[in-house]
Amino acid sequence: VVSGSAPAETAPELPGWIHVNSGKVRELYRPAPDSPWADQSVLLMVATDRISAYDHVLEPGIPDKGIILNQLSLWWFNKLAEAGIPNHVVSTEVPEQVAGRAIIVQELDMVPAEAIVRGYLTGSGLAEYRETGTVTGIELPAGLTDGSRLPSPIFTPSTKAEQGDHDENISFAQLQERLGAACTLQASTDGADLARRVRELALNIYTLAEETAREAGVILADTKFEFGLDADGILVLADEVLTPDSSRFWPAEEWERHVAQGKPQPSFDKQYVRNWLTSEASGWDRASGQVPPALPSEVVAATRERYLDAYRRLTGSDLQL
Ligand SMILES: CCOC(=O)Cn1cc(-c2ncnc(N)c2C#N)cn1
Repeated sequence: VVSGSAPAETAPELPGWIHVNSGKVRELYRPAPDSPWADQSVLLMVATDRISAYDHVLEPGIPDKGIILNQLSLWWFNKLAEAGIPNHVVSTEVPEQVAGRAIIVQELDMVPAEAIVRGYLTGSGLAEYRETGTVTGIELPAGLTDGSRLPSPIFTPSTKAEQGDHDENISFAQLQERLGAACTLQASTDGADLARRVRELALNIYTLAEETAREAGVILADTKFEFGLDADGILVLADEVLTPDSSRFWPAEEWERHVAQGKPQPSFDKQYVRNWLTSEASGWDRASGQVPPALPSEVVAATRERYLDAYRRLTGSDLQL
């Protein structure tokens, strides 16, 4: 079983699949030569139960986190497909060791950048705004604070940093240059035009998702998309979408009060973890660079419940786990 505590270097062996890459909380595989998928351009993406906070992968994992987030991502892929947004999902018929937490996806020519859309100001966007009054070169009105809703959503791309490094926010012009120079993308693709297509698609998807979330009483503050080009040069939505790992979700009912009080917004899913890690009880000194202590079972249980709660509120349905 894919547990949360399996360190990345011991990704589970899966019959018919060969491990190719470990992310903080996900694993990627390609088909084995003897697999029925061998002659197809597909990959298997697995969502583990690992949880990351303050740039550390924490122990233990959160039971079923990977299943809940994978099912939420699939729900969004289907909803967006109904709105005409193509995605990379090929099949959910995956090895039983990763049932519910993995998808088989079409192998794409990945756009080498994170397509980030922000409807609210916080995190690295707020830090940049406080320095320069802009975010990735986009002018914003004066007087905004942590959690402020932006006049309209903004596209603020970043680089895809190597393991352990931080993604770096880049301007739209820099993105156009990077995509123009990206040798991995199809020669026929004009980088400046591709950047415009990525921005338009990312903003459209965010707007759809933000409205859906808000109807469920959840604020989608910002989110990170990844896109790839298929063999016909179509821009396809890839990676995971609109999960608490790729997005900031806030409970709508508390947002106004926290902004008014100048308080940071509570994370829908990681607030219990953050509160405990930064409390005396954990004995952890974040500034020390030490590895954080293991989470107590009640924090693990409460966090699992928050993931289930997010799934129920956003999709309006329950998950049978
Ligand atoms: C181990 C965790 O890292 C990743 O999964 C990121 N990643 C995605 C790809 C990818 N590559 C080709 N086609 C795709 N459809 C995808 C997707 N999604 C590669 N790395």
